Amino acid sequence: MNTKPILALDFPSEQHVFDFLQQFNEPLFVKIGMELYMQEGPDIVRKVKALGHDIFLDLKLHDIPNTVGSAMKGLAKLGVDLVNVHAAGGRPMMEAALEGLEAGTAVGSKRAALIAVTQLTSTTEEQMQREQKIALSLQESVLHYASLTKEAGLNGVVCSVHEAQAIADACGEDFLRVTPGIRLAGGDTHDQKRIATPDGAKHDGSSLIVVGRAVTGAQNPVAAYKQVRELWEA
Ligand SMILES: O=c1ccn([C@@H]2O[C@H](COP(=O)(O)O)[C@@H](O)[C@H]2O)c(=O)[nH]1
Repeated sequence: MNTKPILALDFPSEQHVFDFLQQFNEPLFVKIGMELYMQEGPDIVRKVKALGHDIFLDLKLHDIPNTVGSAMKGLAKLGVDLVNVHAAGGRPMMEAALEGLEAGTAVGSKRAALIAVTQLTSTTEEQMQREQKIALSLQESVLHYASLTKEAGLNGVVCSVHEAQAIADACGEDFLRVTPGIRLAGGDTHDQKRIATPDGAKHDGSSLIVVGRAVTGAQNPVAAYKQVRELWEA
């Protein structure tokens, strides 16, 4: 899998995306999430893919197994590289997602890697315990979801950098740890709670990093992306 930093295209319209992407003269690994997909629908995926970029379709499916399996079968037809569900949906839901993804992948095409969100990087331990009534540490909860995800046969998880190494130790190096919440040193943390720098992520066991506003909100996005990439690849 492409290991470039995954750039989150959290924009309100197709035009914003194209204006942003035309600044870059190279194929990127980009993430299309709910904001853009809800505005533009599956066509935005086809159009960004046609520009030659690899795509993480970050829709975080979470519903009953039958619904998620069918939805994943449809998403598979878009030919993206990485897709996800919420691990909190449970093992049968994750297994259905995998079945749907396999069933929807065209013969001769590579199936997208399927990963599951553990605890969002915007969640603190205190908030998780109080709101979700989970009587574990955040690290234990994330590790539990990672093990469940592995048992369901998926390829990895979304977690913060803080849990990445423990997941690699428990689930194996090949099990993906995709980590959002990436910020350049001293940058605005926005709504993220479990954050790390690109070099911290590399050092602490991330397989792939996801970076959005630190690049999209920078005065010079190309320079900010270059800085993230250099720190990640150093
Ligand atoms: O736990 C999660 C899961 C997904 N995300 C997504 O990643 C990006 C992060 O954007 P930033 O601007 O770098 O904060 C965003 O699209 C989220 O939906 C996450 O942050 N945490």
